[in-house]
Amino acid sequence: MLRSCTAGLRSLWALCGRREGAPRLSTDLPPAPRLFSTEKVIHKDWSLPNPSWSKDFKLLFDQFMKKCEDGSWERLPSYKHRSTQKSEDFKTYFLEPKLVKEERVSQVQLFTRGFEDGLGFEYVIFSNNDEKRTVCLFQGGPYLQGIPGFLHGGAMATMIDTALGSCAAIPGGIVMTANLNINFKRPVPICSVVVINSQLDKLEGRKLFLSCNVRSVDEKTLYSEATGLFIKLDPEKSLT
Ligand SMILES: CCCCCCCC/C=C\CCCCCCCC(=O)SCCNC(=O)CCNC(=O)[C@H](O)C(C)(C)COP(=O)(O)OP(=O)(O)OC[C@H]1O[C@@H](n2cnc3c(N)ncnc32)[C@H](O)[C@@H]1OP(=O)(O)O
Repeated sequence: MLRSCTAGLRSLWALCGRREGAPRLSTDLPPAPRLFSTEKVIHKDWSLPNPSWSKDFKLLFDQFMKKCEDGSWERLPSYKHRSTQKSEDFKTYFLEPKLVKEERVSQVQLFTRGFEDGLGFEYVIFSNNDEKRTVCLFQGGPYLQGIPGFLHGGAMATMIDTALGSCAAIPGGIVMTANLNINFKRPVPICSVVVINSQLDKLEGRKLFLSCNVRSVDEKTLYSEATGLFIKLDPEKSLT
């Protein structure tokens, strides 16, 4: 027991980037995880069930995992910090050395994965590459409240962007949102589970046109509809 606790703590510190035995001042903040260092960082996949997931959420998750068995669907893993290759891509494309200092770089993490279990964005995305579509199961936690009892529209927009972006990334690779239009039709109750169905409608050179709808699990309520334009980044062009 003690052994596994120690191992757990060691893993936690590894995640926080602190070398064992390193001196620490009482005024120090815990060191941030090191994204681009060569130190070993543990990559936990956050798109797997945790105890905060509701019964509906787990049920739907299981249904989609079944669909993955014949290979037509695939669960997309999700990491707080990008996998090594993706990190390299991001370094090339996104991190402007003039603007982002090394200490800050070490704190970089995915916006939607910055909350404790159940408090923020709980989601998993399944993709069907042949049909060029994805399904995102999303449970918005109590830290995402807007109007009392309901999800903040910006939180919903974030998830829609993430769902559409993931769908666009299947054929597009590294893409960025150029345009996002959302019609909010019904407010989404906090802690409820919604299903975001996204699809690629058109591919025109570097432009990917997508659309999605957000529905309740029983499909009776249409919460939102959205369209998005994503642009495949041109490696020859600077972003800034
Ligand atoms: C980040 C995605 C990573 C994906 C890969 C990871 C795998 C998946 C894993 C996890 C999924 C997570 C998913 C997260 C999703 C979050 C996404 C965001 O939050 S992105 C941040 C917000 N967006 C910006 O900050 C963009 C700011 N804008 C720009 O930087 C540029 O405008 C950019 C890169 C979008 C395009 O710039 P240019 O220079 O490359 O391209 P030009 O030549 O301007 O446009 C190309 C074509 O697109 C049209 N176009 C561009 N913007 C348009 C617009 N707003 N409306 C209509 N057309 C537009 C142009 O007219 C042109 O068309 P013609 O080729 O001439 O036909």
